[in-house]
Amino acid sequence: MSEKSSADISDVQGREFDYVIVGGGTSGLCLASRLAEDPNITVLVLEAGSDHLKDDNILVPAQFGSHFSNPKYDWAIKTTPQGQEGRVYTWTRGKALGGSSAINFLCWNKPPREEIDHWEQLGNDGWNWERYQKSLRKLEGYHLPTERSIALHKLNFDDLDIGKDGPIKLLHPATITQPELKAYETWLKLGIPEAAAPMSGDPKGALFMPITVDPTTYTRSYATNVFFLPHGDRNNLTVLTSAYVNKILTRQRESPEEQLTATGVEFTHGDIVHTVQARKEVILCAGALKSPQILELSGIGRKEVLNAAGIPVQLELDGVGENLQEHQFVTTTYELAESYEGITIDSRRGEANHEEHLRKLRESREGAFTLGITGFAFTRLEAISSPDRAKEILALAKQYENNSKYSEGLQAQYNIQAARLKDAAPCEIILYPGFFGFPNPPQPGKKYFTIMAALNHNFSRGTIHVKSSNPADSADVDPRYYEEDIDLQIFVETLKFARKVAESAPLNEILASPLKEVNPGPDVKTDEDLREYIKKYGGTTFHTIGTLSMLPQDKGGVVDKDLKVYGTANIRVVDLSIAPLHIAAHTMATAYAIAEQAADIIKGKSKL
Ligand SMILES: Cc1cc2nc3c(=O)[nH]c(=O)nc-3n(C[C@H](O)[C@H](O)[C@H](O)COP(=O)(O)OP(=O)(O)OC[C@H]3O[C@@H](n4cnc5c(N)ncnc54)[C@H](O)[C@@H]3O)c2cc1C
Repeated sequence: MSEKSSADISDVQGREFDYVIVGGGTSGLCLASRLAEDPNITVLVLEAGSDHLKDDNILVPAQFGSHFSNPKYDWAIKTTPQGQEGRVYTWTRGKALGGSSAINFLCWNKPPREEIDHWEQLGNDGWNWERYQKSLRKLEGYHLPTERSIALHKLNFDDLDIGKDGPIKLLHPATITQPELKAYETWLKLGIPEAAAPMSGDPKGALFMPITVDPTTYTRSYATNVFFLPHGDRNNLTVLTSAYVNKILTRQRESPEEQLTATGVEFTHGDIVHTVQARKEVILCAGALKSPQILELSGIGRKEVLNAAGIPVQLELDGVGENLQEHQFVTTTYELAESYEGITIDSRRGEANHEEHLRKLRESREGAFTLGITGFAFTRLEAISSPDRAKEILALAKQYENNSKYSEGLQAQYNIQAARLKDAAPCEIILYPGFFGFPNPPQPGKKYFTIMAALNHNFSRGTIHVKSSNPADSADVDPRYYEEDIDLQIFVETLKFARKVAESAPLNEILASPLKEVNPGPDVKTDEDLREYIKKYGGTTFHTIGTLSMLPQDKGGVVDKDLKVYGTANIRVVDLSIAPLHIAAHTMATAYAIAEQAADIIKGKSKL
């Protein structure tokens, strides 16, 4: 079967398609491919990035961070200055066909069952774990490790409850290093249990996560090569890259009661502005940072935001760009013992090493490109913190329950968050078999191991809003990091636990002795020091959600349970913007799950 290729502007300009999808990323391509299964409908995807087909910078795994701030792959979005320090964060997000799935860290992670059920509880009938799991089962194509890998790691993933026949290829990294295996053992010794059902609703505890890599080629399995390339036979699916959508075109309403109808979109391609018509719907899949911007540029949003930006109001909708929720991480880095003879991710640095490890990857599935980020522990606060501190923080969380300070919509979310803090896993530890840390750099000739601390259930809420009517201008992205101090307090406890893991056996046996902590470093001692370290060197885990939340409209919602924008006849949002409350999981699998469920809704097959 022939491979699909991207379209030419002449295939698109002035034409009409049934569905116009804005953004050919993780959810966009998944949705497009599902809709185009019906040969009687036509689907157009407009993607701002390039197609990057057969690009080794995308296909070869374990190139973590290599795309950061490279404009060919990364939107590198700047936040507004945060906190008293005024720090501006750069948020990497994928700008390419395949979106963030083209440059992400490949980890396949699903949330706890109850956290998806909370979406339903917030007023979204049908958005529950059962439905979520059904969507992902269809997509998962897990391959058992090879005998060599099982012998090497003495791990057996035979009983992992995960889909085996789907198109997204998943496996465990061919190489898991000794420090990772020892850190895992250390977690168990420190009382973190093994996750009971990591891929089927209970990932709390320690686990080795699969990665999105194809076992036959050992290359990245991502939205482009799963949902686009294989469909050369589908003439009804058109994908135009380097096409930046400026706004949705709408028909003038006769009265405020009339629903707003999209007629198409305006986009820029090669410096020329074009339009294309949508017969049925316009669907935003531009991600949680760009979809709200496009709605506002189209005149849909808060009146005061649109007025200030000089954009004529088409439809007032207060929730647009609100309820922004993020995940953050911060790292600790340690020198490995001189006796450690194995590889780390850093073994491939330098041109000659890069080539050598590429050769090993291709010839024998060995070397630094077969490593991954695979060791994770999702933990309860009480499991990692001192009893007194945990008690204080849990008491603090109580203040978020039924507090007249908050709007009804936020209160509904906070009630869930406050109640789940005791048993949920807001704290996450991630293993990175190499150097990843700030501000102190690695020394030549040394090998390193990194333990990251991550924060998943933030109480702080941010916003994203346009500043002007010019689509080329960046929006104001304000996550309001640590506005709710409880976030920082939980983060500090998680970071302290990451340090404790490094100090404990058997991991400490493979780290330099005495322990050499490069970052944060021995000068960072007290809780106050750790708070400052986090504020200075913590960063985004790239998981923004909530900016066009699926909630009842009177609770700040922008889309209903069918992902239709309130007050519109035919505009939907299908990406992580719609997730109303954050989850203790990395978000790629969830972006695919949203697209799968949306496809069923649009095709009228939404019943379980
Ligand atoms: C560096 C990095 C590492 C990550 N690692 C992991 C991981 O290991 N595991 C995990 O589970 N998650 C990970 N994530 C998160 C995960 O990949 C994303 O949350 C998910 O892919 C987002 O899917 P999406 O469909 O919402 O958006 P995206 O996949 O980002 O798609 C949005 C698309 O819209 C396009 N677009 C934006 N604006 C316009 C416009 N105006 N016109 C046309 N097109 C537009 C973008 O170019 C992009 O292609 C990572 C993310 C990053 C950035």
